[in-house]
Amino acid sequence: MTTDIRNASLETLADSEAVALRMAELLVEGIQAKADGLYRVALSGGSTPKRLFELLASDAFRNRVAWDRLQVFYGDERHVELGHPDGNQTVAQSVLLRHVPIPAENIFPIPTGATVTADAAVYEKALKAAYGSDELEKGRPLFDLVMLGLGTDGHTASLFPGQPVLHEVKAWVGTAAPETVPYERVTLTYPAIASSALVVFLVTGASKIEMLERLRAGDQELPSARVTSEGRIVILADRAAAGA
Ligand SMILES: O=C1O[C@H](COP(=O)(O)O)[C@@H](O)[C@H](O)[C@H]1O
Repeated sequence: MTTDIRNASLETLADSEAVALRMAELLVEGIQAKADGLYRVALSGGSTPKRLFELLASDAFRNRVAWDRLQVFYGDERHVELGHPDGNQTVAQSVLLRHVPIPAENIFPIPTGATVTADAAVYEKALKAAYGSDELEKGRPLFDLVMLGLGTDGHTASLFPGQPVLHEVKAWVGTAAPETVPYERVTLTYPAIASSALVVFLVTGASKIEMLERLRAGDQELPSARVTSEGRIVILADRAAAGA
């Protein structure tokens, strides 16, 4: 079974705080439900997940997560040096990962020290090693959870409009060099995102109203609307984004 965006379920929540709380609960429940194994999550970047990271690092959540069973990946990264303030990994590290007892070997960074193509290849190799195969197998998802955002131009991860990586059907990781935003990017491809038990879009704020409407309608002009999953797709939106 393949789920596309038109089969996604929408949860409209009061505000961005409620969206972050719901995402935190989904993550905790997912890890608890998979009591016997590792739980692989791809974190989204951008501004929206920051509050989620704060919540997961807080007293309310930190002790509810089996950190030793969580493997953390990234959906995309700006090709900037480690620790750069615009790096998605910088935010995840500084707001979440450095405050919780996650083993260092459970974090799978996107390298940014070589060329963007070479770094993408290294990240893909790490993903394949963690998965235990070079080929994605149906029924054995690469990710238990892929978190995604929604850009005001319809991008998600670093799948930007017009980028050749949108046509990638085999590689798990690709690159992008959008002219509309700073920095080259390393990104998961559609096939890698599709190998997931659950994809959750986090969409907050009135600036996302139009894109959320088009996403839900499955407008294939939007890179985000071409995301599929072999599991479920859930959209967590606040009232402002849902225009409710
Ligand atoms: O999935 C993603 O979406 C965002 C959009 O981010 P936001 O700042 O509007 O929350 C993107 O730029 C990010 O890197 C990505 O992982």
